[in-house]
Amino acid sequence: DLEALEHEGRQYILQLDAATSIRRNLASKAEWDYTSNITKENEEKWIQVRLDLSKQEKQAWEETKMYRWQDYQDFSLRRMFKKYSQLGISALPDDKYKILMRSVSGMESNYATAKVCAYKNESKCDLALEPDITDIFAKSQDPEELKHIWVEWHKEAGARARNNFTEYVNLYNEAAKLNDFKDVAEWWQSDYEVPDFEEQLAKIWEDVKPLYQQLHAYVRKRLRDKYGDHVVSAKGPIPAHLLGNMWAQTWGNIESFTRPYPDKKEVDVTQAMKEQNYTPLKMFQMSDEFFKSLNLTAMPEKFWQNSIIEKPTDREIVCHASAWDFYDGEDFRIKMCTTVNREHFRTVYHEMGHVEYYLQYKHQPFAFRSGANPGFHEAVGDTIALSVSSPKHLRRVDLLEGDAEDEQTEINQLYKMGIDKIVFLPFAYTLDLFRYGVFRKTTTPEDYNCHYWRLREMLQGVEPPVNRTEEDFDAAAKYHVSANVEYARYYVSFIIQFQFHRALCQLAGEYVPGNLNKKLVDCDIYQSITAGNALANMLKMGSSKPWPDAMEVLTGQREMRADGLLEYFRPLYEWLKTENQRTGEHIGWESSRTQFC
Ligand SMILES: C=C(C[SeH])C(=O)N1CCC[C@H]1C(=O)O
Ligand SMILES: [Zn+2]
Repeated sequence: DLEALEHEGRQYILQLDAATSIRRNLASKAEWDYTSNITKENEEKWIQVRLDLSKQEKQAWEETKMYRWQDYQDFSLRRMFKKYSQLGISALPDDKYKILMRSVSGMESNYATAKVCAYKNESKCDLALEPDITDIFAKSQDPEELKHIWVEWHKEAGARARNNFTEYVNLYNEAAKLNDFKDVAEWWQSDYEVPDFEEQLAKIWEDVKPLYQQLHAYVRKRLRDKYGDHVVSAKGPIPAHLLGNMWAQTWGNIESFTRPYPDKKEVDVTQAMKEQNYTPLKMFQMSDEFFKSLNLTAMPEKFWQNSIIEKPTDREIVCHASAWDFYDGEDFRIKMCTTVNREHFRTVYHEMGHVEYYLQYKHQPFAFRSGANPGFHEAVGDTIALSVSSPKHLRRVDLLEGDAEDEQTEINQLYKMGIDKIVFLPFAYTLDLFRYGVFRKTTTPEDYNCHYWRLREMLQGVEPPVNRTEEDFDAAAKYHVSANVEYARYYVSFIIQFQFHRALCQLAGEYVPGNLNKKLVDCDIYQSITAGNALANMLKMGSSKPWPDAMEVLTGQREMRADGLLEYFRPLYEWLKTENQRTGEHIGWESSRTQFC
């Protein structure tokens, strides 16, 4: 009878789940060994482990087909079977599987080891993305130097990846079809378990766009004031190399000369950290302390033993920050080439947020040890970091001295948060709209670069510093395109983190709507056990339920909505509209594109 069959199915899937976590522990170790010591030998070892794994997964997948799990009564059991009924890229035959693995590891190692020559010093050609190129983009205010580094990086890390990328697209799409998806775009979107995911992304962009356009117009004016109108036009897109970041995805590094009230003291956390002899380890210990103050789980012993938190000097590694779950309940790591500055201070919280999620759901079966959706995983650390970057918290930890807020410092603070959080949204939206088009073949290799820049101009209002052709492939100059990491997760994260932050601040008694002494911008949930327990209750669920159930546990909402972000930045939006009217600045941008695709 059905009862007995369901019991049999439960026995089967639980043993499969235990076996899978052991297999994935081996795969994670092989991938860790490769990405923390990039050699041909370690690449081959990693590919061999993945190949063995895919054989075992294929066999298990055949077995699951013998169970009529769709008829089971138990929701969780059905959900586990559903996860195991999707084989993934292991559905490819061995030879194609290997080629796909090699095309991705080829792009990723190219990105991780790419070097460029210094400006006006052709003999110094060992500049790496971290820390050298990142430092130049954070500090240089010489448009010619920034242009040189931008062009060289996009040649080394972007153009050189074009052939591997084209091969990856074809094989990855083949794997998608073997998993009953039309293409990879549909496969990626299936992780969000809603039928209208792309429409939701578009709706959120419509809600945020007016705020972004006001901020874009203000920044363009301040850059034109500084560099002159032969470098920055009055009505066109902003040249992408002047925004303090290689991909113009966050503009925090140009705050010092663009903030609304320059005579107000600058909140320079980097300077304070350097003066207080901060080390990467101290940054990690401070972050761990914040999580413990919320009654969340401390980083375990193996975390401090096995993590790599500084760039080694004796080998090449993938420096892009990452957090690792080894699926054995005790081995969790971060790999990061940490430098002591504001951006990395935030990244430490971001990465430790991933590990906290791993720790909170480690009791779940393997099948449910992931975020409620990929955006949740990216939002945990950033939500905590919203409290950390409040002036109140920075004063608490002696990274900011001086008086409480007045209206002008509050606008400066919201501006500082806005050039990180608001400007990121059109960038993130572009990256996966571009790749959806590539996987759907509406963007073909002949149009890769033209379509990429058409989207970046249309959504972000930025343009390349020099003309681009199809000899280039600028999308791959961004880590996630070269490393095959889906990016809509960050777009989702930058929206829902404000819904999470607002809920946590209310629980902590730090935010009371309408009460001018309990403003959202001043909220710091540090040491709030109430807020921490509510967050933990959501994180413990992992992916055992659809994400609206998880979001409801913490926020009472069941939808991803821009209302949290718009409420947080409302005072800045009002100020920007007034300021742009005062200066008569053109809102939006006209196309400056010479060629059309
Ligand atoms: C820090 C990570 C590792 Se999950 C990252 O890739 N982030 C964090 C925010 C956006 C995105 C990026 O750097 O592009
Ligand atoms: Zn992340």
